[in-house]
Amino acid sequence: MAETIYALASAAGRSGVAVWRLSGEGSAAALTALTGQLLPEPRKAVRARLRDGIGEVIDDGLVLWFPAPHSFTGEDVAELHLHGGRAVAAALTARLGELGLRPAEPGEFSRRAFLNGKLDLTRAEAIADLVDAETSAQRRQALRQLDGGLAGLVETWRTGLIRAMAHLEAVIDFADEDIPDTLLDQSVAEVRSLRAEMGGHLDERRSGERLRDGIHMAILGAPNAGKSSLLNRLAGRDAAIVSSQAGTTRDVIEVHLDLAGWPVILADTAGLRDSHCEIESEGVRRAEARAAQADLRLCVFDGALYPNLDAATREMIDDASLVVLNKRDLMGPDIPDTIMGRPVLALSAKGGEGMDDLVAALQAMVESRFAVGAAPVLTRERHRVAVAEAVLALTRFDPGMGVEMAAEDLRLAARSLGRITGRVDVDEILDVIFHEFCIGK
Ligand SMILES: Nc1nc2c(c(=O)[nH]1)N(C=O)[C@@H](CNc1ccc(C(=O)N[C@@H](CCC(=O)O)C(=O)O)cc1)CN2
Ligand SMILES: Nc1nc2c(ncn2[C@@H]2O[C@H](COP(=O)(O)OP(=O)(O)OP(=O)(O)O)[C@@H](O)[C@H]2O)c(=O)[nH]1
Ligand SMILES: [Mg+2]
Repeated sequence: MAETIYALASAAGRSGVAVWRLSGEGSAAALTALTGQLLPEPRKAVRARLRDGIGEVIDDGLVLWFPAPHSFTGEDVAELHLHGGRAVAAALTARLGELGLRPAEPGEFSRRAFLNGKLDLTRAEAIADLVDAETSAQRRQALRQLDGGLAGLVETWRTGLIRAMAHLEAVIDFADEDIPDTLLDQSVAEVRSLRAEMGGHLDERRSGERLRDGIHMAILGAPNAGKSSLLNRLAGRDAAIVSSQAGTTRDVIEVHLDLAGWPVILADTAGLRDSHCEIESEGVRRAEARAAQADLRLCVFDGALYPNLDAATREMIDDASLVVLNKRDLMGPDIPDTIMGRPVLALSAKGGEGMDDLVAALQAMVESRFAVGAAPVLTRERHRVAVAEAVLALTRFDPGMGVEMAAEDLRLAARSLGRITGRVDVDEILDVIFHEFCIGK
C-alpha cells in the first residue's frame, strides 16, 4: 500500500486561506480523525472544526472529500481549507504526522496521478508549466498542453507507426509466398508522410521551448553607445549603471521583461573593444559569448558618431538582429533608413524618444520568429530529442533492405514517441520530470 501523503498546495507563509491536500488510503481515516465527523459527501465543501490528538481545536475550516478513483491523483484525496497562519500549519502537520501521514515530495501528487492513469507525462509537465507561467503566452501554451494537444498529436503519430508496423508484419507472414507489393508500398508511403510531419515539428528555433524558458535577447555595441541606458529604459528601472565613461559595464546584466505576453530575458553587455584592462577584456569575452547564444540581438550604434559605425557591432548584424541608432537627439536630420541592409530604429535612450517604435519592432520580431500557430508544439528538450530519434529511425526505414529490419526501425520510432507521453520506458525519466515540480503539486 502506498503511503498517505500530505502537503500544503497553496503558497507557503501567511495567507488568508491555505489549502492542504492529503492523498492515499489513509486519507479517510485522517479526515474523520481530524473532524470527528463522518466523511462528507464527495466533492462538496463542508464546514468543520479540526482537532488535535487531545481534542483541542486547531482551526475552523472547510473540508472536501474525493474518494478514489475520482480524484486528482486517482487515490482517496481529502482537502483541508484552513486559515493560512503558521501556528495552524504547525499544529496540523504535527497531527498529520501522529496519524501516520508523511509530507509529500515535490511533484508527488502529479506523479501518483500519472501512475494511476489520470495524466500522461505531457499533461503533468503542463501543470508544472502552468504553475511557473509568468506571461500570458506561457499560460496559453501550458493550457493547450494540459488540454492534451501535444499528447494527442504524439499518439496520432504513434498509432500511424503501429498501423504501418501491422502492414509490415503481414508482409513478413507472407514471406514464403509472393510479397504483395501494394502492402509494402502502402506502408512506405505512410511512414514517409509521418516522418515529414514529425520533422516539421522539429523546428530549428524551438519556439515552444523558447516560450517556456524565455527568449534570450542581448544588447551589443561599442562602449558608450548607450546600451545600459537602453536596458534601463526597456526595464523601466535603473538596473544597470550608466556613465559617460567608456567601459562602464563589465558583467552581463539581465532583466526579465514581459513583451506583450512573451517572456524575454534581456542582457546588457560590456562595450565591444580591444582593451588592455583584464576586467574589461573579460567583459567583452562575456558579451561575445552572450551574443552567440542569444536568440535575438539588439545592435546599438552611437548616433553622435554617425556616419562612423563601429565595426565590431556591424559584424554582429544578421537576420536575428535589430539595428538601433541611439542618441538621435545629438544627430542632424541625416538619419539612414538602413544599416547593412537592415531597417534602422533611431531613438534616444536617454530622453525616451523612439522607444515605442523599438518596443513595437521587438514585439513584431519575436512574433514573426517564435509565434506558435494553433498546432501543438514541443515544449521541452525531452520531447524534441524523442521526436528526433523517431525521425532518425524512420529515415533508416527501408523495407527494400529487409522487411524485419524495417519493422525494427518502426518499433524504435514508436518507442521513442511513447516516451513522450510516458507509455513506455518511463522509470528513468520520472524522477527527472517530477522533481522539477513544487511541493503540493
Ligand atoms: N481546491 C482545488 N482547486 C484546484 C485543484 C484541486 O485539486 N483542488 N486542481 C488540481 O490541480 C486544479 C483543478 N483540476 C482538477 C483536476 C481534477 C480533479 C479531480 O478531482 N478529478 C477527478 C474527478 C473529476 C470529476 O468528478 O469531475 C477525476 O479526474 O477522476 C480536481 C481538480 C486547480 N484547482
Ligand atoms: N544625448 C544622449 N546621451 C545618451 C543617450 N543614451 C545614452 N547617453 C549617454 O551616453 C553615455 C553612455 O551611456 P551608457 O548607457 O552607459 O552606455 P553603454 O553603451 O552602456 O556604455 P558601456 O557600458 O561603457 O559600454 C551616458 O553619459 C549616457 O547618459 C541618448 O539617447 N542621448
Ligand atoms: Mg553599459
